[in-house]
Amino acid sequence: MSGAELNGKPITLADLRDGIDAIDDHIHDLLMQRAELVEKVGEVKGASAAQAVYYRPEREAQIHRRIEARHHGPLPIEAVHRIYREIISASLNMEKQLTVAYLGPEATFTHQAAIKQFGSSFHMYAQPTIDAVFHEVEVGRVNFGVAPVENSNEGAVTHTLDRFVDSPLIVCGEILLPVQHNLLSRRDSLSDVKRIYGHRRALADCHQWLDAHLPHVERVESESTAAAALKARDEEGAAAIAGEYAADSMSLNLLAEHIEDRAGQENRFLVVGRIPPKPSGDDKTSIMVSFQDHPGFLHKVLGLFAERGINLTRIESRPSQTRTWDYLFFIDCEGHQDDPRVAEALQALADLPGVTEKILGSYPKRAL
Ligand SMILES: O=C(O)C(=O)C[C@]1(C(=O)O)C=C[C@@H](O)C=C1
Repeated sequence: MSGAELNGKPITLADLRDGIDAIDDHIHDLLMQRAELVEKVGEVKGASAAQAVYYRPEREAQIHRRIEARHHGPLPIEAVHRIYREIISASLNMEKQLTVAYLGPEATFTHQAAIKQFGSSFHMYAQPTIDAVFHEVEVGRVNFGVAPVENSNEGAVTHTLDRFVDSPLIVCGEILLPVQHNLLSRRDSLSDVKRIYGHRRALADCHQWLDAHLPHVERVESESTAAAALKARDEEGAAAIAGEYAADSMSLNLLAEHIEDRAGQENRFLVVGRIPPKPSGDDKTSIMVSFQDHPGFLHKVLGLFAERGINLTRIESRPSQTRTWDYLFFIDCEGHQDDPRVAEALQALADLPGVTEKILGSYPKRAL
């Protein structure tokens, strides 16, 4: 068997590990040098403003994009993003301890999304409802909130949009998470599974796989992914459909990965807060618009963006609950509200007779 060689001599495991030790020393020194610079950034921020802004999502997005653009080598870019996410999270924690409320319970996809956005150095608090997530931020008990907004397993999308109608909070970030369903259990064989728990949507997303692999096993709906995972942890012979994160946090075995019938689906979450992010160079703006219906009006609204070459990434209509918001549309467009073209379109929209416009926020497009 031929192994690795250097200058014609075989390299031993000990040689390779010596090389890794030397690199680890180097990485460690560089991490400390970076941390010293971040400490100084914290001091500059603290000295320069009465209300210092420590969390800078636009800067974080730029760091991730810059690293992705120069990326090469064997480690996958997703792994590199995760490492940088943790470096930045720990760095920010040296400047200021910040807090996040998310739609719980623990180990839901929303929890996973919050960790993807903020890393593990933030203090995170699970909330029972989307309303509670907003409320915690509104009363100032936490700095940020994370709630699902699109295609979520927790089925609460419209609550998040509706909650913006009367809230002073803004959108300051978006998080995308690939939908990945796994079968988790305390046991380690499919043949031991006597009952499968899952959220209604998760059971539906995986029904072909379940029909093919476990056709005779009872399926039981759970209130949330996390509730299903708890059943798998506590009930003999139970398995749950849940994310990887639930497997880690509840010490369950991954009996099968990627059991979803349709690949490539993503859940989208919003970060809500009070401090507007600055332009990052690749941003989105979310707005809420209401108007009294008359023929061709929506066409006119959309035309204001089209005329200026602004791409709309999403438009969602909601039945309004009050007279002011007769017909309610949630629109996401590309660009930051400080970009002249976007600013002009938003102004033209606000100037249309009978229109009420609320800018929900501009924020970096997902960077990881
Ligand atoms: O550049 C800043 O403003 C920093 O505080 C530094 C840093 C980083 O670690 O690079 C940390 C937190 C911010 O959210 C963005 C970036």
